[in-house]
Amino acid sequence: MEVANNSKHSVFIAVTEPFTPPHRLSAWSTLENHAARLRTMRIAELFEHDAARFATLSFGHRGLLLDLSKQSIDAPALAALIDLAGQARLPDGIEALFAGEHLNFTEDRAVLHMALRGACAAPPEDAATLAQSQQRMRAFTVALRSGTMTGATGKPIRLVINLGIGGSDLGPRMAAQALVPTGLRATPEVRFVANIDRRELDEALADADPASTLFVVSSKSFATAETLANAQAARAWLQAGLGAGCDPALHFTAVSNATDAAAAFGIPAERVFPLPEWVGGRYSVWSTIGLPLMIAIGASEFDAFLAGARAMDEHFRTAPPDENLPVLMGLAGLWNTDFLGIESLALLPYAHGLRSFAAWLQQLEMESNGKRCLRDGSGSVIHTSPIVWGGVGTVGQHAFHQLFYQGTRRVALDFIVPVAAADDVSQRSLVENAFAQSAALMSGRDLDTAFASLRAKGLAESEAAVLAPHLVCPGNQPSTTVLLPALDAFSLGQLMALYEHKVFVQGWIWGINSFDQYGVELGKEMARSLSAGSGENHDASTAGLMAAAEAMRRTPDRS
Ligand SMILES: O=P(O)(O)OC[C@H]1O[C@](O)(CO)[C@@H](O)[C@@H]1O
Repeated sequence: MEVANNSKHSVFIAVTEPFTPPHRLSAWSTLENHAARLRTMRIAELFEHDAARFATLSFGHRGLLLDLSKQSIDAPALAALIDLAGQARLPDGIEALFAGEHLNFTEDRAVLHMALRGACAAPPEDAATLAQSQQRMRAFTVALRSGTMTGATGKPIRLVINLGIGGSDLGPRMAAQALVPTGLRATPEVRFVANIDRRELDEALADADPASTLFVVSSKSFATAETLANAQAARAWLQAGLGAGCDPALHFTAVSNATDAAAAFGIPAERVFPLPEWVGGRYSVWSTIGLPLMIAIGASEFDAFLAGARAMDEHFRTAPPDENLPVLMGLAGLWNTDFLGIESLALLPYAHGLRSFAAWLQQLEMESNGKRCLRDGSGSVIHTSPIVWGGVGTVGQHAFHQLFYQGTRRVALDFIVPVAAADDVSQRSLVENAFAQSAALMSGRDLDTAFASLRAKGLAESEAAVLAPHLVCPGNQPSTTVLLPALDAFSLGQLMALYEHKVFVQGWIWGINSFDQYGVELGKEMARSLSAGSGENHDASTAGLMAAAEAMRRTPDRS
């Protein structure tokens, strides 16, 4: 691809430039041969053939370690994947991304969240506004954290509630949970409300004092139904709690680039923090959408968070493919999806602080790559984004890990493991548990071993024969382990940027636009049409459900 500076015609470039779907590239058939060979081999066997596998399939970057040695892959297959990336012109894609080419060609936008972390230039026409809004965000944070910002009654603000959804919630919420020190409440405390279900807002307000509460309405578009409904409910709560004569506007700020819509709601322009159009919602935590995070952790920790991501950006842009962590991670995921037929990716962070990591990644991966239309308008004949889900270790070990052990599916697993300092006993136990799980899920337990363990417990031969098959665990579940030195701002920034770029690598090779979300837009249109009461235009099931719900509202029949 020829890299054009902020081309205004990238739709045409994307459509007319030669594009070959990945399954037509010659590396694809080579990979199919490798897959036929590797599908018959267990991961544990791969270690028998290559004792140095951990050393050759583990990759480091600034203290972070990415271990791919427990994937069903070997060096020749990985080399073929790297060939595939070359044939798909991934290096051109990376260069185009950082150069501000309009890779989001369906919306004619650049994709430059890396500019927010200082890893590349913002478009010159936006640079001054960007610097100004970042500066204002810092000043606002300092005023809030120092207790000098007061509400309408003169009381200092002690509680900040972020009202946002999707990318305007998941990133800041996840990162704040991860980085606000254990046992300490941030000053002011920061809470997050996303759901239009009033219960979430009510919970956040349960012990709140209107006079010392500030709402951040985080909505790039200032048009998202859930966020606006919560903002209106918050305003009503403030009006009732502050009393006559007090201006609720002093208890609101907005992060949005729809300043007119924010002003119409009652938030004046000087209390609105804009963000550039080239920052997509799911990539926006680095922008002013990160305001609640900055308030929770302070500006210098936020800088460390940006620095971690910037370090990963620089690595992604410059490291050769066979040392490049996002490239390798992306290729390993593509291998699982398209060559091993694995449909889901379970995220297993071994840290309570990362309890919302899977939710953040779900949006990042599934909203970015849950698509089928290729750059040339044709439909993908291979699978794209896996189904991403997960939950924290060790909690999941006592619940859904059962399916990994004895279910009928192969599931790809990502263990995210902060190691922490030597004297951190509880973290040591988490680390050991993570390693035990990935090892047991790789090796499994065969029938002979199950039999032997039952005999050793003193069971009669006939009893052991009945029970042993129920103890068999096939193992061979492929996993990636990411080790972080600690769950700190730098490492979290690195980790999130690693996943962002992984998603780019996969989307680029699959040939889809990872940066639009026309699918979710269809759901929004349907919701608008339902709430406008046009049920008669819907399918018979939906019309029936609407009628049943209406009848239930009037007279619930519990007989
Ligand atoms: O910040 P906004 O405009 O309220 O959008 C919130 C979220 O809604 C979406 O547009 C999808 O509905 C996401 O992409 C975005 O992160």
